[in-house]
Amino acid sequence: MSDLKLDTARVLVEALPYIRLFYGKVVVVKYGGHAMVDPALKEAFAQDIVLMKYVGIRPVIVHGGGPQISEVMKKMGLKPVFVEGQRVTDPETMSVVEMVLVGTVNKSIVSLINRHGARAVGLSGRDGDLIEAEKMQVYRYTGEDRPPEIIDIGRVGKVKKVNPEVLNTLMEKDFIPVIAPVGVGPDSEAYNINADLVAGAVAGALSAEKVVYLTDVKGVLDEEGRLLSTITLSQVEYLLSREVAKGGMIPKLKSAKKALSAGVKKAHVIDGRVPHALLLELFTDQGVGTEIVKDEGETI
Ligand SMILES: Nc1ncnc2c1ncn2[C@@H]1O[C@H](COP(=O)(O)OP(=O)(O)O)[C@@H](O)[C@H]1O
Ligand SMILES: CC(=O)N[C@@H](CCC(=O)OP(=O)(O)O)C(=O)O
Repeated sequence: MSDLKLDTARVLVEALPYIRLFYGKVVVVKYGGHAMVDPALKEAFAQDIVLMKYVGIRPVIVHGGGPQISEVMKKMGLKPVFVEGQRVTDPETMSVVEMVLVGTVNKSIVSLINRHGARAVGLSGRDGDLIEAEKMQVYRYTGEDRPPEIIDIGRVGKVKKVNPEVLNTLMEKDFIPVIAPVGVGPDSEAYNINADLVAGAVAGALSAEKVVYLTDVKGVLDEEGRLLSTITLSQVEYLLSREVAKGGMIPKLKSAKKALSAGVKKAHVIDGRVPHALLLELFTDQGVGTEIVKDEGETI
């Protein structure tokens, strides 16, 4: 027998314990806007999701689309503005956000997965009241002994509550839910929510086995830019408070913290630029990227 065939067999055998471990479990995958630009990587992503489904995992996708929203805004003569990593969202911007995320990005991911042989269904947080949102307040430090300044960034929300019934119904029938991060506010109005925050909240509400953030870096990096393979929640606190984690890494770590506190076993930040990063993380001994776990003995 050729070495190549034996290697293939070895790979499958290495995957076996993981397939057994994750059988029937929910894995929430955050698919970032930066990770979805290259056509070959998009194909590899869809293959990974379909393979996960066929070995008995229940994948749930939460997607972003920040770069795609900004591109359409610029074409329309609107200027994208961010405060603390959150897009300032006036009513006009909200229409573009919803149009791009729900109308374009969501549907293209659904088609991509369906073309690879599974059945995906696209939803936004407004469907089935899936994601109840409340307005996010952003504060700016104005100096010692002075009250922080409240900055109004418009229709930006945070997750108040996830109603996962619609997801459970879809998964019961073997559909893969694909969620756009738009929430519904108290008066039925739409809110723009960072997709990382939605992924962590959905994972928590589904008591997922894992939440995996696919992004455009190797994983979580330390002060010197070295990859941190495993970090605990106290290290997450350190990285946030010392501002080692900045910009787009902040909502990922905050979301991972919430997910683990809600009972999710592990969170992973992995490199979406690597083909089949998801399969490598889930089904190989060494994994890729950063895994985030609770501290030893912690029972939260
Ligand atoms: N400590 C850190 N480790 C890794 N990435 C970091 C860190 N601090 C900030 N970042 C930034 O976070 C970015 C990932 O977040 P983001 O741009 O929102 O990606 P996505 O669109 O995939 O969600 C990286 O490209 C990197 O510039
Ligand atoms: C409030 C807020 O900033 N929402 C994000 C939603 C999309 C997103 O999170 O996309 P990525 O994961 O690709 O960054 C935005 O408008 O860009």
